[in-house]
Amino acid sequence: MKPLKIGLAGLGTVGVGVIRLLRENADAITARAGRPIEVVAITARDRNRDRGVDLSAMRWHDNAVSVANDPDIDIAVELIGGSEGSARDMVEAALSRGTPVVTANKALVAIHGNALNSIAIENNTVLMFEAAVAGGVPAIKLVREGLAADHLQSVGGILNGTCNYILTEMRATGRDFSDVLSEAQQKGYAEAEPSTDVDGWDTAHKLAILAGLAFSPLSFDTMPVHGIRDVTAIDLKFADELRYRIKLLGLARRGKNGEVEAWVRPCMVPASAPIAVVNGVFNAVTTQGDFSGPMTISGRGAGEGPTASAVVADLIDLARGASLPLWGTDTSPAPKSCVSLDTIESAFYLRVNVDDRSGVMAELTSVLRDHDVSVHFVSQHDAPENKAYLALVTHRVSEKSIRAASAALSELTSVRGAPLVLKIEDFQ
Ligand SMILES: NC(=O)C1=CN([C@@H]2O[C@H](COP(=O)(O)OP(=O)(O)OC[C@H]3O[C@@H](n4cnc5c(N)ncnc54)[C@H](OP(=O)(O)O)[C@@H]3O)[C@@H](O)[C@H]2O)C=CC1
Ligand SMILES: N[C@@H](CCO)C(=O)O
Repeated sequence: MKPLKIGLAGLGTVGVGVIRLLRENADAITARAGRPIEVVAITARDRNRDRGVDLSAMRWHDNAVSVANDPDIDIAVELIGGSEGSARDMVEAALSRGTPVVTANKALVAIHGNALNSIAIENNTVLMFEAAVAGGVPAIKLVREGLAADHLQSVGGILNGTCNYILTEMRATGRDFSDVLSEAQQKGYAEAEPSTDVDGWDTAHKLAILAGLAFSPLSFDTMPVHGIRDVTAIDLKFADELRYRIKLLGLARRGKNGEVEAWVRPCMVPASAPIAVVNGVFNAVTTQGDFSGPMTISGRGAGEGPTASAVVADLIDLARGASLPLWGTDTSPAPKSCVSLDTIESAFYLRVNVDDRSGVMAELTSVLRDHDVSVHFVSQHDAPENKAYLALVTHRVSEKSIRAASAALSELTSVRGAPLVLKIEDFQ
């Protein structure tokens, strides 16, 4: 059996994981792929670094484009990262030669997926990216293959393990965001530069890919993205009392006229929702289909083993002869803008820090009345120095109204700091 020959760029967490997995599970992989899969060419930044695996039988290249141009490889695997630079150059070079590409690079696929798909189609080849969304969870296969027959109404979920870990710890320990983030960084669970994760961009990349498959390619710059920095310990306490959990969600919905609503933000989800029990570093992907109904799958969204498992699954598919274009058509549809949040209606949670004295509630409710925000429920916790935390749950209102009301509340002398607005997402 002629082996399938792989050129691999990037020998970090995932790259080394791929080499280990191909070796440790070689017999099963050969049987499932119909032929052996062998890494024959490699590159990284530092040729001399000990990677903990034997690389002596592989050809070293000085850069990633040179791996892509190696005439002896059947598939190029890009595991460098980043939407520009060497990663993009390598993927474009390989696709332009008609060589299939497997990548775990969500930033690259989210931002340039449509253009890369065009290059792949022109050259009669494919771009595969199972590992780019939710690591070891087969999210791409779920949407592109398992649910291929259905019309999905929504797709998304908990797509960032770092944020889910931080929110889970905040709830379990009552500690604030910055405290839990510092500890996660010390333990190596969170990056030293945490912005991509905690400000929602990693989730946004993954959501753009899922929404592109389920609905239509999205113009990434038009997606509203908000991370978890403003969520405090008191919000998790209120959430528990209201029988909700706070999760960073990336969610995309099909509108009535084909428009796509897609956003990333912390939301209140009912404690009984399948996604509410997905804790720690775990990810979850949730869909709602006309025929398939609601579905949620969860698992490890990162790490050497889970991510390598998804990369090698793509290699096995290619060995078996898979050749599905990125968006399942033979053309690349033009990217669509996401609809403005102003047009969305929902119930909201509103937390306001106030002076605890008579008349304050009347001031607050008059602002809400003036913005046509109707209140369903109110709760209060005392805070030090004659202050109080107030949590209000609204009836369904437009997002435009609740944002305007929140801005007006922050102008009141009795209100301390900016109120927090969280969408209540009931997945309906
Ligand atoms: N880690 C995870 O759990 C997950 C990662 N991913 C994605 O997988 C990809 C790889 O991630 P990960 O393995 O964690 O990253 P690492 O930072 O661990 O590894 C990156 C590798 O790329 C090499 N590299 C960097 N720049 C270049 C360059 N210009 N040319 C050639 N090689 C270069 C590095 O070389 P050197 O080692 O010599 O410095 C290193 O080996 C990313 O796109 C990431 O988003 C997706 C899901 C989960
Ligand atoms: N940084 C990501 C893992 C890679 O996708 C996370 O925290 O989930």
